[in-house]
Amino acid sequence: MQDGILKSYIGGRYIDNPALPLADNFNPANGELLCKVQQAGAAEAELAVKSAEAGFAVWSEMTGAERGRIMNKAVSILRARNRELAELEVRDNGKPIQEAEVVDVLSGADCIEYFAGMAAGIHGEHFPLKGAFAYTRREPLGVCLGIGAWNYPIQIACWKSAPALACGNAMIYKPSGMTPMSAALLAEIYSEAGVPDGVFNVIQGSSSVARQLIADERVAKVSITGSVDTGKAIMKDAAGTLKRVTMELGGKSPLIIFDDADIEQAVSAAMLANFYTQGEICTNGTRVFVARSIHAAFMQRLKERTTLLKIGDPMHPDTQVGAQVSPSHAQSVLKYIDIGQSEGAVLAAGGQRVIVPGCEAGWFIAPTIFDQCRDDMRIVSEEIFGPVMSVLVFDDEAEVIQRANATRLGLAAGVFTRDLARAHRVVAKLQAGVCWINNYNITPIEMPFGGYKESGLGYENSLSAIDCYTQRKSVYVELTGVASPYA
Ligand SMILES: NC(=O)c1ccc[n+]([C@@H]2O[C@H](COP(=O)([O-])OP(=O)(O)OC[C@H]3O[C@@H](n4cnc5c(N)ncnc54)[C@H](O)[C@@H]3O)[C@@H](O)[C@H]2O)c1
Ligand SMILES: C[N+](C)(C)CC=O
Repeated sequence: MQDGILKSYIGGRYIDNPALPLADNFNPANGELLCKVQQAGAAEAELAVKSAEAGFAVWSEMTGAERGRIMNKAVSILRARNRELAELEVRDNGKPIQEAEVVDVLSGADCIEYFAGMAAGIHGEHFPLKGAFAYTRREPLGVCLGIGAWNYPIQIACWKSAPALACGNAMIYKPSGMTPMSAALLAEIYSEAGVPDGVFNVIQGSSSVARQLIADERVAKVSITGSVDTGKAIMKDAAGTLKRVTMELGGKSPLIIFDDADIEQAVSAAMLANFYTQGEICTNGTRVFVARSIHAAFMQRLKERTTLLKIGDPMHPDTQVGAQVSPSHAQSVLKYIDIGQSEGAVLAAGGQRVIVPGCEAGWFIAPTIFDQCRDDMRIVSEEIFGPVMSVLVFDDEAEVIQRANATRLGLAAGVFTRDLARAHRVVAKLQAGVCWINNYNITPIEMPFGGYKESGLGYENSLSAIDCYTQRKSVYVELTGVASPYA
């Protein structure tokens, strides 16, 4: 960034085009102008594709071990600069520093480290045949496009770029316009680590520049983290060139608490599943189903502990609930809180904007709990993406499974019970890509991450992501000659 203006990072350097329109980027906690961002257009998109093609030609010729060694240098730099990058993320997104310092950058670094270690082991298979054999080569796809959401900006950029680069691809990454800063620093760090120019490019701009890249036949794949509606629009656009797609989309996930659960643990999980990152997490367990016999005890502890949460300046080390990412997003969350009340849900905690001294321009929302919710309420069926929990009561296992699955979404689910047989029986029936037993929102890199139904397509993390960034070439090798039926 120069003179407060953030530009696209293409071919290993920032590309200046003073003719481009500028978008303001604010700190959501206090309204401070962080930078202006040059909104890339057709010329930058073209340059990004050409640079990525050139980067791909060099990177894909390296061995996996060579790529992994370079990626591991980026891991060291990320870890060494954790505090600085975490602070940047807090200013861009509004989340508490006590979260960003232990999750955002470090989980991104963990992901790069995991795939760096895997790069040398990406290979095909051998098939012995009669008088012949066959083998497969696992080849990179080429130029991949990554599109990010604003809630975990650097983590999402790492989750997409790490498997892509380990497999030998080049990437053009478009961060959300709301949180454009950390992806640019990630690009600088990859360059400093020795990733060749053009292998990881960051294009700054709106959905229109992303759409131009999706339409481009030289781009082999698009991986999007965003809302379901955006995923559907991208899938339509990607169909024009039959691009491969990975989609990490929205959720309205159930957290089921059975009558034998440890109530204190279940309350901890319900709070983490709704109030971490001020509720702006795709996997959040926003439909909390509680067994009728423990409902009163659960609600009592939930309310007591929720009122203790510290809402405040995200940069303060004690703050546990930061600012919503933008005024318009906060207003959408507050609208849902109004809808919940008009639908007849009982407001058990929160429900209002909180003015934080020193951060008066920020939009902070008190962690909100609705009790006595019904499945047909909009607050129960629509993704809010803010600190709003809906509590629902259930009577038996079959009923709660049916209600948990009664949605077009299927990103995640949680089950709390001391009965192991019940836990596995219920999880087997839940229509969700990621399930937790006696915990919530834990996403180790070793575990595939992806949604069922309209929550997604394909996987991030784990060995599964390698499949999403490679293609197999089957090679048949004749050893005994052509058996020709022709004269
Ligand atoms: N499943 C996951 O891993 C995951 C993680 C984080 C967020 N999310 C979801 O993301 C949503 C919140 O993030 P958001 O508001 O940034 O989402 P969004 O869908 O509005 O935007 C996501 C990205 O897509 C781009 N975009 C929007 N329309 C586009 C189009 N037609 N073509 C190409 N690009 C387009 C945006 O510029 C942005 O970079 C929530 O629904 C949340 O559940 C999912
Ligand atoms: C944070 N993350 C990407 C694991 C889940 C979605 O917000």
